[in-house]
Amino acid sequence: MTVTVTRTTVPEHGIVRYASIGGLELEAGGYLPDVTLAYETWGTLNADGSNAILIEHALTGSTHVTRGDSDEPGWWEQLAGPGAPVDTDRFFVVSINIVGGCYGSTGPSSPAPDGTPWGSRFPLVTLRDSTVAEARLADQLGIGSWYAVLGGSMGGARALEWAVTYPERVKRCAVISVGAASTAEQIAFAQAQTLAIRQDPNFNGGDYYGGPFPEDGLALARRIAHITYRSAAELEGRFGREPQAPESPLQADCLSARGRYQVESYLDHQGNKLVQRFDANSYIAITEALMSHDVCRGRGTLAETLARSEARFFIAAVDSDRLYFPSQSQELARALPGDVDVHLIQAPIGHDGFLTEIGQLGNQLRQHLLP
Ligand SMILES: CC(=O)SCCNC(=O)CCNC(=O)[C@H](O)C(C)(C)COP(=O)(O)OP(=O)(O)OC[C@H]1O[C@@H](n2cnc3c(N)ncnc32)[C@H](O)[C@@H]1OP(=O)(O)O
Ligand SMILES: N[C@@H](CCO)C(=O)O
Repeated sequence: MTVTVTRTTVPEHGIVRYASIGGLELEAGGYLPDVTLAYETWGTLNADGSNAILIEHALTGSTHVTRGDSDEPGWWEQLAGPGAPVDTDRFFVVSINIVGGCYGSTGPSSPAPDGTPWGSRFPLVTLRDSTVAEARLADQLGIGSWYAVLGGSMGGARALEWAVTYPERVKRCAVISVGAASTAEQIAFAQAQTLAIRQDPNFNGGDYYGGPFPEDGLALARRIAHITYRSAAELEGRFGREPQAPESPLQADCLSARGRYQVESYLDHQGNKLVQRFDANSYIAITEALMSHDVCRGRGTLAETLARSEARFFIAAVDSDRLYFPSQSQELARALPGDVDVHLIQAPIGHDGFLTEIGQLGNQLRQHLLP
């Protein structure tokens, strides 16, 4: 359940369902009572529950992977659907909004036990906590083990956490565009983003619901993030040094009147777009959950940790990704038992290639999902 805030927190597209999964003791020490998980499903679960696939969304994604019975295209529209690599005629596909999110699951804008939004009181939730919550939803849906769990970026980190936390419940695991742990640089980029929000004068320590929304901070956070999602070559080829006509970056009698370069206008657009669809506290909560990503925490070396899993792994990376380097995927693959290749998605775009280069990814993934 969510409360009304200055931004919509529940998507109006898709057929979103809600499940109460009870209270959650959190890894970092907090407690979330009465957790709700929002989810969508496509296809039909077979009698023995053996055809279920979990698709985990990335940082600002929602449960809406593909359109299904709705009119709204999803964020992996070409990857999942009837006849697609994740074939909803064959598989029962589930996608769950992460705890802390703003697409229907319990998050900072949800009511705390006193009936007012959690806001600044929302506890630190790790990716591992979310996995525990999702396992309870799987129980409710009658899914003992997943045919596959897959995702890109934070979705891939969530998939990896599933395979190691519940070895007996994951038969195949696709970890795309993410490594075994958030690196120092990834944490550094993330901190700049969360600080941009926290330093917005409207943020009010996180208790801004009912008042002005910290949109400048959230938009700045998205700009920083978006630069890391694209490659230098893509930005150069697409925008170069072109001005955003009719604005002129080099004609101004004072700094505040300076016109923008195209790339600045593009980033402004990306920032403004996110502000229309995402809650600032959720952005912080989920970003900090991603900072916590370390599949080895409390489990030993990477090889020892991965040896717990019983899954067959599919590892992929975008060759031009400057946020989640292919070398991090290679490190993950090397530590897995057996010979596991890294499928390189060849695309100049950078990290976001896992969302845009569906042709390549789909062909590779289809093979992995064969019986
Ligand atoms: C309710 C929901 O939306 S659910 C959640 C959906 N989103 C997700 O799941 C998150 C994952 N998706 C994404 O991050 C992105 O959508 C991606 C990676 C798939 C695609 O990235 P995009 O940013 O859309 O593509 P791209 O970089 O080409 O940007 C296109 C936009 O930039 C705009 N743009 C391009 N050049 C300029 C410029 N010079 N100045 C201003 N805007 C510009 C385009 O007009 C276009 O605008 P639009 O998206 O409003 O139509
Ligand atoms: N652009 C994507 C990728 C993040 O890894 C998102 O916003 O979720």
